[in-house]
This record gives sequence, C-alpha cells and structure tokens, in this order.
Amino acid sequence: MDEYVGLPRDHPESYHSFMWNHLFKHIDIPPENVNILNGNADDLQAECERYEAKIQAYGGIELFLGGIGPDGHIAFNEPGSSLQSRTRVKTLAYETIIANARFFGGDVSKVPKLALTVGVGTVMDAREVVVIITGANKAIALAKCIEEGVNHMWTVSAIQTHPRSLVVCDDDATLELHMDLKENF
Ligand SMILES: N[C@@H]1[C@@H](O)[C@H](O)[C@@H](COP(=O)(O)O)O[C@@H]1O
Repeated sequence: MDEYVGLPRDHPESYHSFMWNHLFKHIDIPPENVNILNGNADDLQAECERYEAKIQAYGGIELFLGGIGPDGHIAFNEPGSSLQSRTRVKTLAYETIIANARFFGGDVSKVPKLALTVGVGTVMDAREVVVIITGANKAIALAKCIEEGVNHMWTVSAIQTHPRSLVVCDDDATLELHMDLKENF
C-alpha cells in the first residue's frame, strides 16, 4: 500500500523488505505478481500513475488489508488527506516520523520524510477493506475511526462509508471507546 521514498529497496525497514520477509518469501507467489510501489523511481509521479493504472487494468483490488498509524492514517494518508485521494507522493507527518523512528535506531533524522502511498479513495474502491488496530497507542485512533464521524483528519474513519469493511482490534486498542464492544456485539 505504501513505501518510503529514497530508502534502498533492500533496506531492512523498507516496506518492500517487510513484505518479503513477513509474507511473500513464505508463500509460492511468483515475484512478478508482487506489486509494491517503487519509492526509488526516477519519476515518482509517473510511478503513482502506473500503480493506479495497473489496479484498474486488473479490474480493481479485491481486498485491502492494512494497519493504521497512531494519528489514524491508513497506508500513509496522513491527517488532512483528501478522502478522495489516489496514489501519490505524501509528506509524512512529524508524529509518524517520531512513531517510526524506533525502526531507525530511535534516530528521527534517519526516517524518510516522504512516502508513496495509495490514496484513501484507492483503498475505498477495493471490494473489501480489513484494518487491524492493536495496542494502546492506537486507542484514540480507533475511537475516532468508529465512534466519531467520517473525518479527513482521521483518514481511517473513511471505512465507515465502505459497504464491506472490518476492523480487527485487541483489548488495548479499545481503551478510549465509549461503548463496550463486548456488551454491544
Ligand atoms: N504507513 C504504515 C501503515 O500503512 C501501517 O498500517 C502501519 C502499521 O503499524 P503497526 O505495525 O504498528 O500496526 O504502519 C505505518 O504507519
């Protein structure tokens, strides 16, 4: 769904490495069937357009499965992103850079400042969307996502408008909810 700009593809913290190490190398998927945005493309804008065109060419995405940031971003759609947005270059929010510094030895200066990301609109066009939200640091975002209105400052809240969406969360992530999920569902 997203990739840092300018981080070498084989850097251990690239999303390319993450997806290969945690999923693709464990299954028998042909490499040519893996589609990860290239954050080192010469023309980043063209790379984003190519990605959207490829999604269209295959008849759309069946399932987007993702997580969120503590600021409620889905993919790298930071607060303030248009809910109609498509794949594009995005400047990371400072909160995201701080949150991700733990993957770069705690050094904020080593975290890339730009990313390529599918847009909120790109995610919402999928036939199904599943979001996994775990940990107390995502509790406010979960509450904003499911208990308040659709809001471009908490981009994951857009899933309220999706006809086939699912949020999977752990107990810690529910800390800020007003309703008791266990009693109500
Ligand atoms: N840009 C990515 C998001 O696309 C992803 O959903 C999130 C997952 O975070 P975690 O691993 O804490 O669930 O990480 C980053 O913020």
